[in-house]
Amino acid sequence: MIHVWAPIKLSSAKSFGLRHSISRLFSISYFGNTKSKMQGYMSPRETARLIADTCLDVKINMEGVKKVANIMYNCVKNKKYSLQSWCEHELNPKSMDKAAVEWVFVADTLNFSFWSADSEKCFVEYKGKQHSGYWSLAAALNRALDEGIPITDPSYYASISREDFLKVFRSDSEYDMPMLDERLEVLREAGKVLLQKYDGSFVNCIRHCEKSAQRLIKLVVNDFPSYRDMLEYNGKKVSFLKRVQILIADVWGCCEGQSYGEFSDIDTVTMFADYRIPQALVYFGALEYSDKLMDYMNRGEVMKTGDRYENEIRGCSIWVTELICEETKKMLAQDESLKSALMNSILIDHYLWDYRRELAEEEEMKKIPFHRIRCIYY
Ligand SMILES: Nc1nc2c(c(CN[C@H]3C=C[C@H](O)[C@@H]3O)cn2[C@@H]2O[C@H](COP(=O)(O)O)[C@@H](O)[C@H]2O)c(=O)[nH]1
Repeated sequence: MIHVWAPIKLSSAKSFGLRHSISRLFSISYFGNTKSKMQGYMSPRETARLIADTCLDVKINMEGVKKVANIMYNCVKNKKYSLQSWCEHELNPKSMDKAAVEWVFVADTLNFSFWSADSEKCFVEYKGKQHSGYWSLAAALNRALDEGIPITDPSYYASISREDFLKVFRSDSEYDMPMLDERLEVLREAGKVLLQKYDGSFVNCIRHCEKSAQRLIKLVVNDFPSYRDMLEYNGKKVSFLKRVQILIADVWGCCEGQSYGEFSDIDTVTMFADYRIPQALVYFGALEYSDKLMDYMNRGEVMKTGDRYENEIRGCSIWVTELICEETKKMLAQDESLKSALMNSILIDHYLWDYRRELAEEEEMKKIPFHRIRCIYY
């Protein structure tokens, strides 16, 4: 098996981290791929436990864990947050069919790195509302579809021109969505794989996996290089797999756990290690940063893929969400009427993400820095 590294020429001087991410992206195995790309790598849950046990600048606070668990318990008790919440987002597709799954696949293939300086935000206007961050991506997809552009059809986006791509993801502010070059490459690559191997539909990837989320994770990591959110860390092969796990969670959510979204092992999916959930976890006191790390982040330093700080934040975020999930399940089990209620790390993640979004302008939340990094993995 020969690896051909075909790093793309980056449009401007980018950090090593980005070049590293892109070169990881284009390692192409020419003589087929008999061995799983994940072979020898720790799962995100094992990775999280290892990092939580060995980290230096991030701490888990069990008081905060119990606080969030109590919030999640009350969400279930008062029917405030559930699997149905996914479809309630105005920009998320509601058809629960193949078209919705294809939409989710494109959205999560491009679901990374939206942060920018507050004064340099990309906005996409859709149906009279301005959307920023991740929602600017969702709005751009819906705007394109309304304009008759088949942006969720792999036979279109596998060979989309740069001009057409930039039209689809055009900003309605003077600032572009970050990493447009990388998004174009990643989208074309994903479309080509779907055409070459899965008859042009992500639904066929799902069909290959017999309702197993873990099998689908392996299939996506094997065949779609941009999803390989994995690295060597302190001599260990670790994985966070943020985008492939959120892809599966969003298919689960958009189909409300039925049809294409039915996975027998969905509870094995961990929280998605992005740069927003850690803010919410610190806000609730479930995670604590050392003064040194807090100072570093408050200076707005940009991290590089693989930095110790980055991995400690991502690993502890996953692990503390697992602990929150366990605590929540214990509380539900003590309540006769709720003991069989659905609870998993996905619901906790989505709740915390939405909560952080809602409080984005609130002083207490704004005081908590997020870790800045440019990469295609989250
Ligand atoms: N852990 C986690 N990370 C998530 C999401 C989502 C969107 N999912 C929503 C859609 C339907 C569901 O109901 C979810 O609520 C985006 N991101 C990540 O956040 C970052 C962007 O943030 P901001 O700059 O504020 O827009 C970026 O890394 C992006 O990859 C999530 O759910 N969980």
